[in-house]
Amino acid sequence: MAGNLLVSEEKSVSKSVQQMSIEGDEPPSQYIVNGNKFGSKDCCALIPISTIDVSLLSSESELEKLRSALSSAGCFQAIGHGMSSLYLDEIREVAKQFFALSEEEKQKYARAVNESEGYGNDRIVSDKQVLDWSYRIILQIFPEKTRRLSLWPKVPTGFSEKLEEFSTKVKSMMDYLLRCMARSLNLEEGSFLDQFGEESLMLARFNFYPRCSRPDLVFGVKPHTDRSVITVLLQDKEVEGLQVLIDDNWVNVPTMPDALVVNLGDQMQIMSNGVFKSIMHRVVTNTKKMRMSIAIFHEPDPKNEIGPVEGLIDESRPRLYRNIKYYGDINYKCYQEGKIPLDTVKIANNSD
Ligand SMILES: O=C(O)CCC(=O)C(=O)O
Ligand SMILES: [Fe+2]
Repeated sequence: MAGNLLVSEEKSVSKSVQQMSIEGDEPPSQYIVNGNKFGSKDCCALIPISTIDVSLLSSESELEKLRSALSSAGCFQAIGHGMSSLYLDEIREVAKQFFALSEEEKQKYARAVNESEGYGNDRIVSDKQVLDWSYRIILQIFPEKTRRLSLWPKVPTGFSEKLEEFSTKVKSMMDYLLRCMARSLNLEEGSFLDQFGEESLMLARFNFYPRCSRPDLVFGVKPHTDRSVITVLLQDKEVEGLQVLIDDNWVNVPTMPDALVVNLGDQMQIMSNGVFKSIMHRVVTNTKKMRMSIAIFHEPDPKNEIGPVEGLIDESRPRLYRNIKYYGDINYKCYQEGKIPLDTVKIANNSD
């Protein structure tokens, strides 16, 4: 879909997803997925998603399971991560309480026009954009000095403390996983982590998917890969909706109350020279139940140059990607233009 008309000024819709779901409206054309543009809505139940016990990753067999899951699918359900199900419920609860506030209250944290941080709906950047049936609050957590605390909800009380605590725990789990990933490929432990630099970015995205009268026509989130190196996702405890693309089949990621879903993003595919996969995923909605999720994204300091680890480049696996800085900006620009971001950093001729 090259040739999209780009608009510099953000556009608005006449009625928000929030209003439409309350009033039971059918999704208007801007939300409707035309034909096969994003692939089939069918979902295959037969391919299982790997479960990895993080506490066992010092063993060779669990490490091999990790390597295999990440090189075939790019995702897994993490258990044994040290966060109890009671604790994960508390995190879900503050998010739920925030979304249950009145619209007027939530609007106090509204994102500004042409910005992504804060509460709101899709930022509309192109006339041809298909909009997602969801709304969200996005908050940058690290580096600490970049926090825009005026956008951090004051209600429910404890939201900020819980978010800070949860993301710090998730960050140490991610750092540990990044070391394990390097070990699983017989690399120095810091091969991936050292590319993050002093000021790595961590962003939280609280997603809310209201009921939809025609889930067959829309997506909660359209198919995409994350721009991060690694994403950790706390899924809704009961309501499914996340699907991942494995071997050209859309596969449901089942809800597991104690598990955190780990998805690899584009920057890991670059750093691992294509050995580990950035997982394509999407979210479907339903007529009966709202769904919620909390995604934590971790990526290198954008000023840092990242690229394929030397130990993963050889004659049988030539360098697939060039070294780059500011991948987030590249990713966003491609998204606007309907291009696949990873394609733009790929080396066309693999002979060097
Ligand atoms: O809601 C989910 O399960 C996934 C959300 C997601 O993919 C994202 O926020 O990037
Ligand atoms: Fe995602």
